[in-house]
Order: sequence, then structure tokens, then C-alpha cells
Amino acid sequence: MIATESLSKRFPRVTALDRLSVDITPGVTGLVGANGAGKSTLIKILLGLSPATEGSARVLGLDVATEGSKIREQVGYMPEHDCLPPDVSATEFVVHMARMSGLPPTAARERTADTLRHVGLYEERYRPMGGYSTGMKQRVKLAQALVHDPRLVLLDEPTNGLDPVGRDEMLGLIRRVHTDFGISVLVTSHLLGELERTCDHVVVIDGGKLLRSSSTSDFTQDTGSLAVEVTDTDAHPDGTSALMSALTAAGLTVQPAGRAAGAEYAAAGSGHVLLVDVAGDATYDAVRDAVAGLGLGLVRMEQRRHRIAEVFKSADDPEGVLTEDTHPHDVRPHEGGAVDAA
Ligand SMILES: Nc1ncnc2c1ncn2[C@@H]1O[C@H](COP(=O)(O)OP(=O)(O)OP(=O)(O)O)[C@@H](O)[C@H]1O
Repeated sequence: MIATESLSKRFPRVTALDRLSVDITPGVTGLVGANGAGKSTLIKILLGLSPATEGSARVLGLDVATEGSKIREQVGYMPEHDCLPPDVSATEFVVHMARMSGLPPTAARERTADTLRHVGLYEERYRPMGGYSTGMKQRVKLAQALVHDPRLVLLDEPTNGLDPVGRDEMLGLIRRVHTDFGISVLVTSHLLGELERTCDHVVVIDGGKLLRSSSTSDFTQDTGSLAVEVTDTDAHPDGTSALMSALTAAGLTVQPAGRAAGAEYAAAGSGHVLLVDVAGDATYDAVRDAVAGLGLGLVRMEQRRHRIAEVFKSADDPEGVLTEDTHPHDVRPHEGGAVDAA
């Protein structure tokens, strides 16, 4: 779908992209990076709207340097910032965008009605967009990216400014763009956590450089842990502590869920859950044997994958820049892509 080769973009004071080589296959791909990491710059280059300083890129097999208009015929684009004229309705605007993409008048009207329905805009679509909520505006921006039935859409921070419910709805819509219509998606976000539920593949950039590119499951599969909960007995009034000692003595790495990143277990009021690092099938056997050896009752033993954000927080992103829910307008990029409070 998208391939870049040593792609660089230098502005007079900032290197926005630094020798980025990445291959993106069909499906839903997340492009994640802190504010100023170079996400929007990459999208503009991929659309053929901004020339690269060095390197090359192809989108759907087309060269961004020479075939920009052919790319834009087959690719939809949802820009990051508010760009909707306030005094026209969603229907008028999306029909206009469909006509700009070359659809004849009847097809443009039909596709507009279908697309606005798909994004969840019904009778509101006849009202001027100036009165829309942020969520409705984001839906119109998504609709205009889809109206000409592209093969690929590039969505720049589509959850910006949305509350948690609005974010979830938008992420669900994005997933359905691929599952219902077979359109591939490249979606940017400064939050890793929200992309892990939506994307098949995640590309992480920082300061214009590639930090990591892999399937969502690869991010977490080697780092799984096992949540284990046991009952207390007369012999072991604190069954959890007894099990923790036994598992540690057996050479396993164990921690109480509340102290680890297992906030969901702590929040459920259970101080009785242990998280055991999984090192193959032997871990399951060792837990079973330890529980049986102590005569405890096993309440649950479930595999729990680390969330991408946790993996990064501990490894590539010790400052937690990619995991904090910082609103983009509250930060200003430094040179090199680091962020700072405004
Ligand atoms: N036209 C421009 N002139 C000069 N510098 C620019 C220009 N466009 C972007 N930059 C700089 O390039 C870097 C990357 O910006 P870019 O907008 O691509 O980041 P981003 O990852 O999309 O972040 P955000 O979501 O905050 O826009 C930043 O340091 C930014 O200030």
C-alpha cells in the first residue's frame, strides 16, 4: 500500500522526517508518535502535496514525487484541523467534495447520502456545519474522505478533541471502514493505547525516525502475563502471599496485580490477584503445581496481554510521552520532536 525509502523532510530549523523507511500493507495501520513527531508531514508527502527533501515514497505503487494527482484520485484524506465552512450543510459540502473528486451529480448525491449515513449523520446533515459538535465535524471530515470510494484513506488524528465515548465511536467507525468496505486505513494518533484496539499494524515514529513497525499482536505477544487468583485456606490464611512465595521459589517472576500495571484487577477490589510473567507452557504447569501443592482453590488463571502503552512505557518511551493523554493544543514541539508544556 505504502512504501517509503530513506524519506527525509527538512525545514530550515527542524528535521521533520529523518531517513524513514517503512512498508505498510493493506489493513488498518496506526501511525503513532508524540506531537511534532512528523506524522502530518509524512501524510502530506504521501498525498504528493509536499515534496520530500530526500528519499522516495510510493503509495498504491505510484511515485509521490511525480504521480500525486493519480494518488489523490484513489486516496481519501481527513485533515487534522477544523476545515469545514460553517455556513454550508454537511450534505452540500460532501456533495461538493464528491464532485471535486470527479463523480457525476447523481452519483455524488447518492454516495453522499450513503456515506453520511455510514458515519452516523442523519437529519442533522441538512443543517449548517457551524452549529455542529466536534464529534459531528469529525464525522463529516471522515465522510468527505470516503465519498469517492477510495482504496486507501489517510486519517490525521481523527479522535482529536473527542471525549472518551466519542473516541470509541470514531475508532469503531474507522475499523468498519475496512471491514465493511475493504478500504485500507492509515490513522495517526499521539496515543498508543487507542490504536491498539483498532489497528492490525502499528508504526511508531519519534523525532521523524522510525522507532518500531510491527503487527499489533507482535507488540504484546512476548510480554504476556498470567493473572492468577486463589482462595485462602485454614492452613494458608493469606493464600496469595503463600502462592507468591512458592512461585518465586520456583523461579517465576511474580508481582501483585495492584502494584504492576494491572489496574483493572486492583480497581475490581481484588488484592488477591498475582501477575506471573509467562515463559512458555512450563509457567502454566508451575502455577498449577504450586496451587495444588499448597492445597489452595484456584479462582482464575487467565492470560493477560500487556497493553502496547505499557510495553512502551517501560522500554522505548520511559517518559510516557506516547501514553499520556495530552491534548495536542496543550503542547508545542521542540526541534527533534520532543514535547514541552506550552
Ligand atoms: N511548514 C513547516 N515549516 C516549518 N516546520 C514545520 C512545518 N510543518 C511541520 N513543521 C515541523 O516539523 C515537525 C513535525 O511536524 P508534524 O506536524 O509533521 O508533526 P505531527 O507528528 O503531525 O504532530 P502534530 O499532531 O502536533 O501535528 C514539527 O517540529 C513541526 O514544528
